[in-house]
Amino acid sequence: MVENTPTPLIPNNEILPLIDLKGQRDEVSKLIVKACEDFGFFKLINHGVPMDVISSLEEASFDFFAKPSSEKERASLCSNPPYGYGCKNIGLNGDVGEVEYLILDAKPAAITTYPINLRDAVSSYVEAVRELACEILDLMAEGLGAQQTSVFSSFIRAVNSDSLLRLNHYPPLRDRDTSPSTGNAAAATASATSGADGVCNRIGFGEHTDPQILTILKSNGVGGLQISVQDGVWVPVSPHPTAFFVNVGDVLQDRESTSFASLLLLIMLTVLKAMTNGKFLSVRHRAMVNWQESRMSMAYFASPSLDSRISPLAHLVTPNSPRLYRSFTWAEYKKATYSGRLGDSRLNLFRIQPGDETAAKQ
Ligand SMILES: O=C(O)CCC(=O)C(=O)O
Ligand SMILES: [Fe+2]
Repeated sequence: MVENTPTPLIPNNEILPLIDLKGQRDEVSKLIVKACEDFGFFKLINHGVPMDVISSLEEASFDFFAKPSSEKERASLCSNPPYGYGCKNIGLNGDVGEVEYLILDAKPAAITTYPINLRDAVSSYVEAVRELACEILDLMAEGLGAQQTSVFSSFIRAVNSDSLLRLNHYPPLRDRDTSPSTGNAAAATASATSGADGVCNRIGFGEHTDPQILTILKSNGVGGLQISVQDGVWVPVSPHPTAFFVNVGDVLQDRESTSFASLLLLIMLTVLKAMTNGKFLSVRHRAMVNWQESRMSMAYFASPSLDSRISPLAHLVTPNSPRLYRSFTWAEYKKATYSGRLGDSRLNLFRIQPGDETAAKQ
């Protein structure tokens, strides 16, 4: 049984930054840094990832999740944890949600057991989104005044980068049996509490931060994602109304408007918090279930290789901004992530304690 979290909600997401990647480079890099400092989160448009690459993966993912459970489980039998298909159980430590998911290694050669349309779609998508992730990371480095602009993106470009792709499918609650005779009270309550956009008060993917360097997340335009801007206050992330209009031609209106929603990329950062010595925030977020529509989210998690050592950029550590986290390898951080619960704050495990001179110098 998934518990609801009764927390205050800000009714719209106008406060969330929307950044146009085609803007003037200096300006874009400043906006990105500001968004990462203020929210750890922004939406990005005009990013250059081809539409057909996005829609092919979305279609292939829907096809995959429409298969019988036995087939989905069989397809991922050769995968080692955390890769493969999962339903409701998130991680290994008792977290559950109203979601089914598929976790894939972002190295295309690693996904040989999946249907061919999914494999092809994943490899084109990953290639395009990795380039985008590198571009964003270079802009961040520029905005932070780093001497080497590839200081972050070189982690992702490494051949043995541990990046992964996670496909999350949230079936609509109304598809469940709600007849009074079988008495599905939970679904009936969810129907009663859903808003005009169909998002209801049932948790699909519980509150957490993403452990990797940066997440590029794309949803199919159905609401559900929420981010926490202050402790306990949640902001729903819905498609930006103006952006929707900008890209809509009269003839293609319906098709294009749905696709455009998928072009809002949501960037979330955690390890960058350590690399920026706490200057960037890592955003807490969660996904709610929709009452009427299937929601799909496709999250690319840009990660370093397992042996990469994470430490802050030297110029961000100053007498006024002393070092916050000891250095750690991505393998150490990943282990801490998988041994905890979804909502745990893992970066604190690496926080330098007062008087710990050795850690502060590592
Ligand atoms: O489905 C979403 O919008 C969020 C998914 C998510 O946070 C994740 O996969 O880490
Ligand atoms: Fe997440």
